[in-house]
Amino acid sequence: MTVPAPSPQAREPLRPLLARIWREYLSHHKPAFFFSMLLAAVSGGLTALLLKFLEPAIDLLFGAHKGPVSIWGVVTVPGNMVLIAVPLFIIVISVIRSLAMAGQSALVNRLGHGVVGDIQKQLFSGMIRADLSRLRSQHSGTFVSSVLFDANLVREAFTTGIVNYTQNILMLVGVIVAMGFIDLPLTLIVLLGVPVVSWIIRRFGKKSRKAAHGAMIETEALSSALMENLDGVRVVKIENREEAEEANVGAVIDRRQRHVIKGADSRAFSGPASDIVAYSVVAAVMAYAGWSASQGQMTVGAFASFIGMLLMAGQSLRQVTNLSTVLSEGLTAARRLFAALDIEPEIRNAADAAVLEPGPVTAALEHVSFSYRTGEAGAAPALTDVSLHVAPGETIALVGPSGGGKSTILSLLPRFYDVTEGRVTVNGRDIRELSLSSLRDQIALVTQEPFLFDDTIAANIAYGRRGATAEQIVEAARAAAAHDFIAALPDGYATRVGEAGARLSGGQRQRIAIARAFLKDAPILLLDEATSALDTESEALVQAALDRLMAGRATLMIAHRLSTVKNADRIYVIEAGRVVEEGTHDSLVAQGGLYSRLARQQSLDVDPAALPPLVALPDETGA
Ligand SMILES: Nc1ncnc2c1ncn2[C@@H]1O[C@H](COP(=O)(O)OP(=O)(O)OP(=O)(O)O)[C@@H](O)[C@H]1O
Repeated sequence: MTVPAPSPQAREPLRPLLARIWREYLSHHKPAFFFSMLLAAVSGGLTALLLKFLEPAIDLLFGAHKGPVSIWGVVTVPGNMVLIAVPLFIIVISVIRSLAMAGQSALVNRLGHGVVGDIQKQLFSGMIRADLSRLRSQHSGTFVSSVLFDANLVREAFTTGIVNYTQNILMLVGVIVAMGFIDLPLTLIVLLGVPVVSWIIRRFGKKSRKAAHGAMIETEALSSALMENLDGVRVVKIENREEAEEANVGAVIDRRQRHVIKGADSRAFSGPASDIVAYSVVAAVMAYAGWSASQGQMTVGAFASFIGMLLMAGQSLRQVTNLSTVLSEGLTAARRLFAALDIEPEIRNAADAAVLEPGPVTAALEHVSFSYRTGEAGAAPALTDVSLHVAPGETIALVGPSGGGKSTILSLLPRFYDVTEGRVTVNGRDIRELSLSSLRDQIALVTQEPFLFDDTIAANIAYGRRGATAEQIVEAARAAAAHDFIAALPDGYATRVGEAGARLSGGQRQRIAIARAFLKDAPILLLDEATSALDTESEALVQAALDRLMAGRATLMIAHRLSTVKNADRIYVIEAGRVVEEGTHDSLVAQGGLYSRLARQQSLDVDPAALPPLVALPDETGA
């Protein structure tokens, strides 16, 4: 998944971003969200109440009471019950407060992880539907890091973060109001510290945003490096590059760590920085309160309660400062996620797309030109004015030097890419007018290195045909000459293939892929060097299976070994993106052009006298 890093200049304004997070993720969980806010408010309010209660509690406990006493004019307690009533009240309130806090945490966790799940599903669905050109242009590690890390940062910020933020802000407001009731001038002194703290919050927020951005880029690099090393582990081993790779990945880890530490530092320093302000305020309050008490204007209870509240306010402020860095990390992650999610695939169904009905198909490329990098000046087109066609029951072969454009031609039929000029048709209709799924339903693809999923052999064969019966799967495997080796496996068709088909030989994997194509029974068959990775024995088996598969279908095959294309109905010789020769094996050999030279290089049955002098192909010499 492309996660383009937003440049600091091109930042989306905050408000629409927050609105979108609300709309797309949180608004689906409104009741849970608001209830957790309510619980946050309750626990915040009760904390303020507990602290406010310190004032009468201390005054009552330290005073001598003969008659009944009134607490805030709300309850009246007999003098001899004060010692029981005060602690009891504290216990009851703190139990309710703790229940509210626990309920809030439980709700927020559910909410948060629900949001992560939603984001991860969206990201995956964006990836699996993305244009091939986009997926090819980025490393899969980028996608992995987005799904695993960015989504969690958004959760932390927008569920835990927002609810805790609200809770602490409410607590702050509650405590400040309560303080105001105890002593207004003292509270005003306290409020002088607020602008200083908000400056600290902003300053550290900026730092942590920068660190979060850097950490995300390096997390992406780390995922890419890990995946690359796993994919290329054989090359690493054979070239003895373990140490070099350790150093490379180590460097990425170090860079990432530096950013993570910077972010953690800004979190770690922002709290103590606000503490300094908070304790300076406490000191000022102490001085004022001492003076006020000496004037007989403040009781011990009021003073203790005020200091308790002040410390609580300091703690909440510290939390708010910390949360602001969590929020800024979440915002950075959300920006990247949205940038990735907002890319619409270019290859999609037309509004009035028609359905391609099953049945025999004639496919054609009509004056097709194609460039992988449209819009890039000077980029050479991969195909120029290519026309070819294949009718039901026919086999056409694409041959020619490497890089000529053969695979590109095959990619255009299932609309992995759209042509730049000309058109690709099936039964005379431009494929862009057909629904993608109905088009792809009619095409089977067998590649040089077939991809098998980490699932059972049966599931791999049935991958393209949901609901296939066991009999149909076995029948397809028989046709693909795969049944015998599958049946000989300890678990037969239920054998798990292992990651990327690692537990099967190349020929066996290829025959499973052919069985998959048999089962799909599509009228168009694309063979991309389906036998070239095999040894002679496997090739004979696979070739026989392919011959059976090709019968009656419109087949386009790419082959480097010309022996496999001798029987094709037409051979197209592709060089530098153009069809340079076209005909049957015999007619092309007789023409004495590129094909005949290739044939001679491959020692095919060609009369040397009929050939022009051998000219080295630029491609083969590497010139
Ligand atoms: N995803 C891609 N993005 C950009 N350019 C590409 C891409 N795939 C192929 N090309 C370029 O398009 C041209 C044709 O490549 P293509 O793979 O179709 O050739 P080919 O004839 O199949 O080669 P080979 O026989 O080696 O498989 C080459 O110049 C190649 O570099």
